[in-house]
Amino acid sequence: MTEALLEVTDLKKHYPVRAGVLRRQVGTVHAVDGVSFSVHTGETLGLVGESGCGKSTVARSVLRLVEPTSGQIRLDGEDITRLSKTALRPHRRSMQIVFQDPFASLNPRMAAGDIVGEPLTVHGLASGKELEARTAKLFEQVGLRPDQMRNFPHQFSGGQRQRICIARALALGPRLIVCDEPVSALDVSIQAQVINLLIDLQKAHGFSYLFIAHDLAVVAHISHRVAVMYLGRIVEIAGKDELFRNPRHPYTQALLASVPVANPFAKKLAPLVDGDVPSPVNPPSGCAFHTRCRFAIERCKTERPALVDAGGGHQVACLLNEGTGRSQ
Ligand SMILES: Nc1ncnc2c1ncn2[C@@H]1O[C@H](COP(=O)(O)OP(=O)(O)OP(=O)(O)O)[C@@H](O)[C@H]1O
Repeated sequence: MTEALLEVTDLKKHYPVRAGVLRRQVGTVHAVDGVSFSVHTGETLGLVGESGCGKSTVARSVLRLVEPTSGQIRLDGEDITRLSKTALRPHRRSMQIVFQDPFASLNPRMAAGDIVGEPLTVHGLASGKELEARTAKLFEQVGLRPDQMRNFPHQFSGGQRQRICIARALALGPRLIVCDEPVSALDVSIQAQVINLLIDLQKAHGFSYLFIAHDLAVVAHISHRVAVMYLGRIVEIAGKDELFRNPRHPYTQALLASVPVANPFAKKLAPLVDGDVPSPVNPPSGCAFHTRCRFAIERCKTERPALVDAGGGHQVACLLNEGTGRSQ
């Protein structure tokens, strides 16, 4: 395995919950509550979990768009967790993000070419004819025609708009691209085209993706490894095929069982999850999943399981997997 490009250790992001006219703090949202993972050069790590489990907060923390409460983020070996905005500037070129909604993330009053070329202008890397030529090349790289540079966002389809966002993310030659649900807002028929574009770009340029999605079929298609999040924590990480064939955490098993059609490896399992996701304001003690887990034992209510290697890089945070492995 190659060097880790991104190394996240025990990342926490807690938001205060305020109420009343005095805006007193009445609680804390444990949006991300001790998350550790790495992304290697040229690798795609899929981050999957239900809405509200903290995926976007991880993405934004990694890029320092929100300030982590604690933990460490290392990019290419350098600790960037507490760097000042100025010191962070060179690293910003190495890390880019593609958001879910391609329409919301594009300025409707700017021509597509100006949107894509803007990072080059802001960083003083190109102007005039060179800027135009580089922008045209970026358009071609994402399957758009250079003559579309003068068009405005509303003149593009949803898939094309996401291509504009990807071209903009490519402009500065990043090493890591964080994709936060990049195809969730697109028609299913268009999703595969955008995913395949991302895969082709990775093959050509060798960059790494932290790819966030709630859709397991999408994650399965693009990821080399997959991390499963539940209520602010990672409960399982493994190589894609290993995770889909041999899910060890009861939550992962339930997630896979809920999409048998999209997941060719899924075993037929009875519904394994009870009730709704608890609030991240007062997450359950011990294993956060114990309130919904059919296999929970008394210890799960009090002991927080660590993410431990179950063999071959397959990590799982489940007391029932200690030692022998399987939870059923
Ligand atoms: N700025 C904020 N202030 C307070 N709470 C927040 C803030 N941002 C996110 N949260 C809360 O943190 C938790 C995690 O949110 P986050 O958006 O990271 O989850 P997610 O898994 O990306 O969900 P989704 O797929 O719906 O975007 C949620 O309970 C959310 O309400």
